[in-house]
Amino acid sequence: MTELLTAAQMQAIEKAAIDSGDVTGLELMERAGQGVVEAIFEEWPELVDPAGGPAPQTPRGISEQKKRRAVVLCGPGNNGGDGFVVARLMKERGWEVEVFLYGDPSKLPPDARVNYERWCGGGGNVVHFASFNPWASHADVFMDAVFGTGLSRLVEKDIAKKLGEAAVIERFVAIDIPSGLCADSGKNLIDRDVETGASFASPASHLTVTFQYQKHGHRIGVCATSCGVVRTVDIGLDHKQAMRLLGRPYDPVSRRRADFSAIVSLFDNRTLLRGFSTLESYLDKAWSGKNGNKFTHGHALILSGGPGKTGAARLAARGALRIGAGLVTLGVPPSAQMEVASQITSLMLRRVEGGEGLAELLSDERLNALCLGPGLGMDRARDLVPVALQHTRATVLDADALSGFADAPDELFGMLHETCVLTPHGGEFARLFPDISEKLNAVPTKGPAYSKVDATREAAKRAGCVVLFKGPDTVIANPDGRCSVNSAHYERAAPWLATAGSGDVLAGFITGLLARGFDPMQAAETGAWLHVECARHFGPGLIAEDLPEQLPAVFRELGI
Ligand SMILES: NC(=O)C1=CN([C@@H]2O[C@H](COP(=O)(O)OP(=O)(O)OC[C@H]3O[C@@H](n4cnc5c(N)ncnc54)[C@H](O)[C@@H]3O)[C@@H](O)[C@H]2O)[C@@H](O)CC1
Ligand SMILES: Nc1ncnc2c1ncn2[C@@H]1O[C@H](COP(=O)(O)OP(=O)(O)O)[C@@H](O)[C@H]1O
Ligand SMILES: [K+]
Repeated sequence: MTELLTAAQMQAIEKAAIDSGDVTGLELMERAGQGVVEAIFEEWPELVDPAGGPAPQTPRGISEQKKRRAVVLCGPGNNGGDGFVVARLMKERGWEVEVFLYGDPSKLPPDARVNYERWCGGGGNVVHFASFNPWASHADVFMDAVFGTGLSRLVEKDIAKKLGEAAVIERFVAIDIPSGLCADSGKNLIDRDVETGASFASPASHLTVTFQYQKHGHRIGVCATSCGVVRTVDIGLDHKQAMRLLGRPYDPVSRRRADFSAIVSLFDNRTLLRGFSTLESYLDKAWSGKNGNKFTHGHALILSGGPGKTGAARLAARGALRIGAGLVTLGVPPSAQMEVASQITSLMLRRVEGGEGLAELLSDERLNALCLGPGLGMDRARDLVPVALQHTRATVLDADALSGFADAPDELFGMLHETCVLTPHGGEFARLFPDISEKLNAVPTKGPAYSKVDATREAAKRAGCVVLFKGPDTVIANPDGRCSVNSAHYERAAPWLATAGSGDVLAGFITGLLARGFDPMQAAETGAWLHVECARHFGPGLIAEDLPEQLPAVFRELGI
């Protein structure tokens, strides 16, 4: 897994490494600057030659070599210090470098001050930021080292405006994080226009180079769509020590790190494959025909709504079946029986009129995973959800099963148990957790701002079960503190996943994995990750029906 840290966690690790005497702050800063320079040349190999190729022919026909040029925008903290290192290293490579400083050099923190002096001592010039005019400034690369993880107040709009304008023009590199964005929440911390109240566009870079660990902001909020490409460079901090410090001790018996953790993880294919070794063992046992039969693969029950509303449940059912549930039954009201029967083949169908009918069906203990919500209808949700929850089967609640309790969320929380998974999108989340949603959506006035990670964790604690808060930055939290982000950004971007019914398929994926015996957190994480993989596998033009059909190929590519 890949750890995502908060600014405070990163600062704590750096401080501990420095306090231990293993490394100095200056060395870390040097490595950070070095890492930025290397990342730039990896991203744009054409920049490696400092001469920059022949300049346009002069009137006499003699071509002149033109030097490459960098503009480095430094701020008042250690992020600015990184900028001075980069400026020096680029100059040493033969580049022409111009530095603008926002802030008073005499107030720079010690390491940044040393690098400021090294830059000046080497003949470098520093111009006040006020003189920076992005439109008059030509450069092959602009470096944004104005604010990093220490951003604590709203950024003046004049600075933000200039950064935004520079970013439009050339290769724009954010050091650590685009200045003005909060490393914890990924929110825009740029001052509003006092007259209109409008916020300024957040700064956007083509390349963001961060150090050792990505921060939450690189994967959530507007920041995740503003970093361009993110490169994480190693600055030599000891990983084991860092994890120990942050409360994820290594367990020598299980040879795994404790799961109870303040650390958020970025769900990735390594995590998935570890989880899938569980499923793989099922597959080995069952699909090779040794021990398994369809009942050992679990039996999922998806409750459908009435006539004209059955599509959502059918999508979920198809998802549950494709992901590996042995049997999937659709529970339909009698009025929709014909409609559903004419549409399905490998799925089974049972009549479920109301709560009593559901209770009777659930007397069959083999039904081990339930899904309620997609297309269910509010009244039917209010009727069926309490019965489903009384039977304490692994249960996914989505859509109407969440919105149906908008007037009485506590009533729902009182019934939930620890094998439930709630899968709200932003609107459903606001209906169930209005106070949390309000905090999340409030315009921030300082950093670090309350984040989607904070909100999902708080919601999971309150609900007492796993909450998966959807979006391109899907956050999944367990009441025990585990939390991960399923990020559909950068190389995993799949904006075409925002299509009607794709959430229903996700609910089905999770239900199918629960039927297979995944624990709720693992089912939610794995389902969400595969959901994005399916979207990426299909590409633009995707409709929800296509998603489950990608699973066989995605499994094959993963070697599962
Ligand atoms: N601590 C370390 O040893 C290392 C730090 N590194 C760099 O240091 C950065 C963190 O440095 P800092 O903690 O000094 O923080 P920053 O450099 O991000 O910014 C903090 C400074 O900006 C000021 N400030 C905050 N918000 C402001 C606003 N809205 N308007 C005007 N001024 C504002 C603060 O008063 C403070 O002076 C990281 O992002 C990274 O780039 C790297 O060099 C790696 C090593
Ligand atoms: N920009 C995006 N990139 C990737 N995934 C997205 C994006 N926007 C939404 N999604 C995903 O698409 C799905 C939409 O689900 P939902 O909002 O419940 O829609 P529906 O109710 O139509 O099924 C969720 O899994 C969500 O995480
Ligand atoms: K920055």
